[in-house]
Amino acid sequence: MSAAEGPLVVGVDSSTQSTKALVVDASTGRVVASGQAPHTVSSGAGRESDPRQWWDALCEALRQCGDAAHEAAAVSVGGQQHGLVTLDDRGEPVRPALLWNDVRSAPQARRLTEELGGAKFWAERTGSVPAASFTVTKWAWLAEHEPEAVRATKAVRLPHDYLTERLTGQGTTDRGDASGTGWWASGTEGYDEEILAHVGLDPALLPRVVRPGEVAGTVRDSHDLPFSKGTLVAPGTGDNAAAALGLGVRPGVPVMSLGTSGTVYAVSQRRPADPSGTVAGFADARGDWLPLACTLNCTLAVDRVATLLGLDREAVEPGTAVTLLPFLDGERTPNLPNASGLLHGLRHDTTAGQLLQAAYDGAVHSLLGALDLVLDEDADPSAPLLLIGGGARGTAWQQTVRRLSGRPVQVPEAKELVALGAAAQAAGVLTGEDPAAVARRWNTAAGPVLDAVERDEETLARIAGVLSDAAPLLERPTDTH
Ligand SMILES: Nc1ncnc2c1ncn2[C@@H]1O[C@H](COP(=O)(O)OP(=O)(O)O)[C@@H](O)[C@H]1O
Ligand SMILES: O=C(CO)[C@@H](O)[C@H](O)COP(=O)(O)O
Repeated sequence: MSAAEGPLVVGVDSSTQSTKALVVDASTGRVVASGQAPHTVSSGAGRESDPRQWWDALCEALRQCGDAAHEAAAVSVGGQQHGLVTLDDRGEPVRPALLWNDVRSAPQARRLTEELGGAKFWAERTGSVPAASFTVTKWAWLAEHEPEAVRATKAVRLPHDYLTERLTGQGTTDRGDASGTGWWASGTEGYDEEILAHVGLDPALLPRVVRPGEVAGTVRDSHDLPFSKGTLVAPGTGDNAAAALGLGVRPGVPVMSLGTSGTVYAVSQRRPADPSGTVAGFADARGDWLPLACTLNCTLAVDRVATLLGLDREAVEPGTAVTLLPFLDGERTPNLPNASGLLHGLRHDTTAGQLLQAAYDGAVHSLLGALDLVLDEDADPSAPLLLIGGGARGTAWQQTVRRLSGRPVQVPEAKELVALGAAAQAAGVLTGEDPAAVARRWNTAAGPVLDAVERDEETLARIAGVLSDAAPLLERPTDTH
């Protein structure tokens, strides 16, 4: 491998299923080394992970990168959004982190919305109506179910804050990830003392919000760290905001990410405030906004259906009249936290491949229903939809999105856009450049464009009809939730 042209930077993606690290040449965007290590998530009623696993996975991913990681001049961490990390007076986790896809706090989400002025108040104040994913609802759940854990908590962090703090020794976060907590006011860009007081959370337990482009700290002096002492640490951000940086998207360009979560989003210059709660009004990591809708059931749910059917994930067959709502984990978009999977229209001649196609259709329908809502009036309706995340590598995913969206679909060749976005942010703190401009210089969004095909309105209408007719069933809790 030829020598790097510029300084090396490291971008980290600590997402739900694994941590990935890339060592990138800041001049060219060439990936010099990469590593990946998995995490586990609890099953059953909740979704929890021990934050120490994320740190171990980060160290393992960097070990796989070899010496290049130690040569890096700057590093940045992107992480799964919303997770509630509670630390004690020694900086150790009080309990496992409550993750974004843990729906146990749905009653607290409903209650908080009602207690503090309703959906319109929350949308205007924080940009979002809190769903069970939001950190504020998890804190309220913890206060109700484990008050001793709340009493032992001396610091509250998000996943990317936790990892950044282990590198720098300082508690910091950024506006992108802070905007997914439910206690960050999007109008004033600061912590919302009224909301914090309402849920009994002392603002002194929260990290400092580092500005875009500001250095969060430097790697501290410790023998067991995977970087050299003094390496610059960028603010980091949530994984969706990091991917938006990694693609270098301009306002109005639609992105769909297919991973553990499914997301649709676009950068916007207008501060979002959707009182219906479908669109979360996140901040991006630069100074703009990132209206976004998120589903809880995406690649894992469809893979689970494939496994149940004994099929490879690509073994789909067309011509299905079956509707499968793959809400195996409850759902956030549409807001049905108690839902479970639902199958309708099964016949003697339905094939296993058609059932699998129905699972893809159900998962993509939820995301496309929100796509127009995240795009503001300036968005170009004919712009290709950028398809990213692990699922974007799959032909069945690509073809389902193409058929149900009726849009051209562009699949970037770069695989790890969250880690690349973090790397671009790290490069930005070194050179003073805008990270999105760095990513555009690196040409990270380049990839084949699949032409638009006629939108399959019949399938979309059939799924919408089943969703509406089955509403009472989908709102009813099942035994395991
Ligand atoms: N070639 C592929 N085709 C379809 N799906 C894939 C492929 N490779 C990986 N995946 C899916 O991608 C998912 C992981 O995506 P990723 O974006 O890394 O997730 P996360 O960031 O949520 O941890 C896995 O659940 C897997 O089902
Ligand atoms: O909750 C959201 C967005 O609001 C999720 O998108 C999480 O940020 C998890 O991301 P992945 O692990 O699926 O990438």
